[in-house]
Amino acid sequence: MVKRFLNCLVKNRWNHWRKVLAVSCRPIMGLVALMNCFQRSRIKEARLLALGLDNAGKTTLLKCLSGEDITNIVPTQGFVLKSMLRADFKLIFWDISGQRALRPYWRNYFLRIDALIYVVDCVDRRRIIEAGEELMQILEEEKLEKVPLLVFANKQDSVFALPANEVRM
Ligand SMILES: Nc1nc2c(ncn2[C@@H]2O[C@H](COP(=O)(O)OP(=O)(O)OP(=O)(O)O)[C@@H](O)[C@H]2O)c(=O)[nH]1
Ligand SMILES: [Mg+2]
Repeated sequence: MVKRFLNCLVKNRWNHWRKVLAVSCRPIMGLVALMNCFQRSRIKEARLLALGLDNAGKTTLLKCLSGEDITNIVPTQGFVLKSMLRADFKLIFWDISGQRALRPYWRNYFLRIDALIYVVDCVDRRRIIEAGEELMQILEEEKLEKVPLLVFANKQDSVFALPANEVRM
């Protein structure tokens, strides 16, 4: 599934068929592969937006990717901008708070985004529907029409997690 996501991203076929893909707990491999694809397509910078409900694991995921300590993660207040440089390639991540009161501001970040990563907390089954509803709402935004989407089924390390292949819209 990650391969299909990457292929679509590189070939820019999102006009014709837009797929929502759920992936399991291998963020680093998936995103490094994504970065490699950008590199092959000679794009030198990519802006990625991380969204999802509060406590979904967005900040943890991004900290993992940048090799930071994840022992003391606190809820994001507003947003955090993180950039990672690999060789001559720059990845810019927007990590936005998922708190309910701040979700109406998500749309302020939709402009000039190259990919959207929607993180789902698969342990919090009570809020899976809410997570899906929020995603449906943002997908209606015109600015995101051609933006590739990766739905990341997080917390698969927990025995209580909803399996990634059961995460559906
Ligand atoms: N078991 C498990 N816990 C995780 C995982 N990813 C994140 N967490 C935990 O989930 C909690 C919330 O993580 P955050 O990264 O702060 O979540 P967030 O989506 O950034 O939340 P907001 O900033 O409030 O929107 C933390 O206690 C993390 O340690 C994971 O893959 N597995
Ligand atoms: Mg956060």
